[in-house]
Amino acid sequence: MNYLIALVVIIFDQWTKYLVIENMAIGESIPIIDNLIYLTSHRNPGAAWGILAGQMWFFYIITVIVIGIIIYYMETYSKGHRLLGLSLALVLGGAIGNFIDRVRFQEVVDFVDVYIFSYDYPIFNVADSSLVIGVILIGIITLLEEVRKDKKV
Ligand SMILES: CCC[C@@H]1OC(=O)[C@@H](C)C[C@H](C)CCCCC(=O)CCC[C@@H](CC)/C=C/C=C(\COC)CC[C@@H](O)[C@@H](O)C[C@H](O)CNC1=O
Repeated sequence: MNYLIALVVIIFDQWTKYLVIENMAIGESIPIIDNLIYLTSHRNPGAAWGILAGQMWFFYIITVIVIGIIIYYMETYSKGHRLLGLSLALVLGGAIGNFIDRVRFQEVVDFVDVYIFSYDYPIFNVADSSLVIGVILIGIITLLEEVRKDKKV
């Protein structure tokens, strides 16, 4: 079931990136909500904020490690823990989504351009969103488990 969620994330990520590649020139920006959300066709050869641009082998290795860890946790800890399974699936889908871009183009397609209090947040994509939501959810679950353990003591 969780692998299905990851697959849906990957398909939605790749479909949105395909639409951006097919319909927008790089650098082209379409306002969705003025001063808030824009669709901007962007490419990033690096990770968040463009760090380590071009270091594809590093990204391949890190991503394969991330995918390995996620699958291990999905097979061991997420049995019977639905929210953890969902969170891991979101991270898995996001990691694979960007991995596909890196293998195909040696860069990642980004298009979600938001301005948070007039700060132009780095342009990201569906895979990034899925990764960040998954990571945050795992953090919350881990925190709640700790609190529950402390209460039992
Ligand atoms: C989301 C992780 C980035 C994603 O990692 C991946 O692929 C993983 C699976 C593989 C990486 C090689 C390893 C992770 C490096 C860690 C990292 O980077 C620190 C992240 C912190 C995080 C706090 C939680 C910020 C988040 C930022 C952004 C996303 O905000 C929604 C801005 C995204 C834009 O800079 C956009 O251009 C990025 C481009 O799409 C390529 N994306 C990646 O490299």
